[in-house]
Amino acid sequence: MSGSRHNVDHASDGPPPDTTTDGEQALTPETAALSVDGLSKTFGSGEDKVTAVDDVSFTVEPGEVVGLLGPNGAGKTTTIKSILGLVLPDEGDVRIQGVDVADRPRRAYEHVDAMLEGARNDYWRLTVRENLRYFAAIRGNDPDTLDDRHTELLEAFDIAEEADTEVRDLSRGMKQKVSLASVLAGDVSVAFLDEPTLGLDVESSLTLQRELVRLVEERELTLFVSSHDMDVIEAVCDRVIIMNQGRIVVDDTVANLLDGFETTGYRITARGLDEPTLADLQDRFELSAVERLDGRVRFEVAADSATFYRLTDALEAADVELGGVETVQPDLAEAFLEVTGNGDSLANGATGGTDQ
Ligand SMILES: Nc1ncnc2c1ncn2[C@@H]1O[C@H](COP(=O)(O)OP(=O)(O)OP(=O)(O)O)[C@@H](O)[C@H]1O
Repeated sequence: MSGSRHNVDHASDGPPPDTTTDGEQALTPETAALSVDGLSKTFGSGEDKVTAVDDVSFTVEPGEVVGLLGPNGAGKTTTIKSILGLVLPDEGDVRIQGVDVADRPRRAYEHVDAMLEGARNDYWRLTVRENLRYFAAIRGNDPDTLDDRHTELLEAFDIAEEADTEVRDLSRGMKQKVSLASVLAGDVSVAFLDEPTLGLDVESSLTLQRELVRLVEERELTLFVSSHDMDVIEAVCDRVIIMNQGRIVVDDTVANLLDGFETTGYRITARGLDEPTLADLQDRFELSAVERLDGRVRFEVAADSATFYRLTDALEAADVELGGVETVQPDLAEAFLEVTGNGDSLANGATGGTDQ
């Protein structure tokens, strides 16, 4: 078991949930959209042995949008491929909508689809709409009943005008959109999107982010999104799982993760700050990014509000004039760097007390 299951895993708590009542209820591997328990995968042997995934566990609620982040080689793809049955894990249980993927794979993957590594095997000689119909059909849906949905998807992703164009004649970005639309073309309730915005321009990426959010709400879709693009994760995901070296180092809501940093940083510009006073401050507070400007010193300080006031008192006592104070609000990209650079301490700090 991973030590970082902060969010929704109440699998071992008490009796089975009453699924007929609304509101908060315990999530179990049976009621979760996705449950991963003790997943491990090692490649190679001897000196070449690589532990790609090391005892990873998490649970995803129906309708939840989870972002999977991690530096290169963290184990994200291996985790997703293990969930999808494309890699055979050494250990661990995976259930999708309560069905064990090892025991009943056909049933487990019935409503699951995926776009891996930013691409998908769309049929380049078929038109855009034919691809959507094809992928709906192999999901077991009658494509004739899904015409409206397909039109809506094509409009949402801004490719309606290309509906009758063969995919091979489209630009890379358009192909990417077709891939995504074809994942959502059938009756899918759990979708895995690996780098969904890869190769898209900024505008297309924003359209796609907005439409994903809308589709998730409309269809109660459970989405698992892996991306190096933090803006996408921040815009689309409720929750983020950060992996490093095969393990989960953070599993929390995006809001909580960012809250863990809130007001922890100030950027201060001071006039009349001499070197001995600066040295004294450096001894007493966590200063960083110190810049000596023309007659001024600018620095950042990691501080809660009480520490911040002690610092400003110290500046006042030394007759230093405050030229400016800004709070430093980290975004997900900064949070991610902190977490993966300094895994354990931040994983605890940023997620502490957030168990639900
Ligand atoms: N088929 C394989 N054979 C040997 N080693 C592998 C294989 N697949 C993955 N690995 C290794 O397992 C580790 C995790 O790789 P994985 O691709 O899961 O990471 P990732 O987080 O998806 O990385 P990236 O962001 O670069 O795609 C890496 O060290 C990788 O080299």
